[in-house]
Amino acid sequence: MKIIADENMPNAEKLFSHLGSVELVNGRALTQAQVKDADVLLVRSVTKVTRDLLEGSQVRFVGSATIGVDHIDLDYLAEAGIVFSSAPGCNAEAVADYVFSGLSYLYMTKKLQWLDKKIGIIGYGNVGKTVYARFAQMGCRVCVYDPLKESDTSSIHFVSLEEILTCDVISLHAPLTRDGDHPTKGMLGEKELSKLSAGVAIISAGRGGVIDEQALIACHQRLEGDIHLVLDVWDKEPDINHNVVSIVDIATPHIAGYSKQGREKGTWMVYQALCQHLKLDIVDVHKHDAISAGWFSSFDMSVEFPQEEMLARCIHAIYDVARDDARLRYKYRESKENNVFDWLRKHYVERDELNTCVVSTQKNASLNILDAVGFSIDTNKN
Ligand SMILES: NC(=O)C1=CN([C@@H]2O[C@H](COP(=O)(O)OP(=O)(O)OC[C@H]3O[C@@H](n4cnc5c(N)ncnc54)[C@H](O)[C@@H]3O)[C@@H](O)[C@H]2O)C=CC1
Ligand SMILES: O=C(O)C(=O)[C@H](O)COP(=O)(O)O
Repeated sequence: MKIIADENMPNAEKLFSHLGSVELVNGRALTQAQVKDADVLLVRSVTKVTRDLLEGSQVRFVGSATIGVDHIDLDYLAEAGIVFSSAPGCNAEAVADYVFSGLSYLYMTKKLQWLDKKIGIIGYGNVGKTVYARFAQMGCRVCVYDPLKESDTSSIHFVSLEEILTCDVISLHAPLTRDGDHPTKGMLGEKELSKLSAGVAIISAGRGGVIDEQALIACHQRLEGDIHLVLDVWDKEPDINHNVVSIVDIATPHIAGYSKQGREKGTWMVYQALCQHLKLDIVDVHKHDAISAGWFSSFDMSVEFPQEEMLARCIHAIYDVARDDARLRYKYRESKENNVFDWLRKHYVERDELNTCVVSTQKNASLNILDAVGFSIDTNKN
């Protein structure tokens, strides 16, 4: 069996080579000729899996080690009888870590106090739910807009998009869609952004294209720069608009989901799906070999700080978004690489999820909030 896998899929050879020959490829540049005699195609979000790519090939299984599936022509795969599997939720914790690292950055650099502010989340899927749960457990005032989920009768505070636009912090976690009753392409356009008030913070870690970038620049001008922007995803990746980069606080190259564990979970989920498709037991590889532990297994928070500062210091000990922003700006300024965006992603400096690290502290109130934001907690030390 021939398996073609994106070279940026961690552990691909380790997991799949007992099933067949594994060839690693540049996913963005993948051609029809390369996949023609493959049986299995394993991709990440940069490969457009369409009729043009697969027609005439012998591919029978496509796996995407990602949450988003906007790069996959699902209708074509169904029509062609090609089995498809993705990795729902694999990096939801990583994206949530990114959101709180971004907010912590805004606190440390601009004194943005967000714990007592009104928080709005767009999209209540695996990521939106994780982010919502963290804010809710911290006692924040949090609401969510998701027209496809609002009939779920639960304790979740669903609101209209208009209400989300009145929030102090808005975190975007909707997929990129162009069809249906609630397409998200350009959903935050001129009309919506004109409703934002000065001082608002927007975190965009879903898909580029959900925010209209020209409208965002206009909004930034209208608010005379009094808006906080943390952007991980961009319209027209990998060719990002540097006029947008220049107005944002944090600019990162679509890496919100790039925790070591999140990326490994993506490969692991696709591996399990392929084994199931092939009716094979998962005998050769075990989960604990496929998903790494963190670099820092624990630390003790011994000094007392105001809550947002305490959170920022702990979160940034594990992951500080500023490092990814600095790297992006430096590389675009200094590098001779043709494709800086993809280079940054391919050479990403590994980071762990907050949950890989056990925090201990004498303060009960701090423990609760550190638990809420995603750390593991050592209760024995209290
Ligand atoms: N920046 C990054 O590295 C990453 C980005 N993503 C992106 O984040 C998106 C969300 O991830 P998940 O929560 O795991 O996906 P999911 O599929 O579990 O949930 C998406 C949610 O968005 C909702 N939604 C659909 N249209 C909407 C609209 N018009 N307004 C508001 N909500 C709407 C859906 O009802 C669903 O509840 C993914 O589709 C992917 O594109 C995911 C992982 C990493
Ligand atoms: O899971 C998703 O959806 C994502 O956006 C991925 O984390 C993006 O990573 P790549 O698939 O582009 O490497």
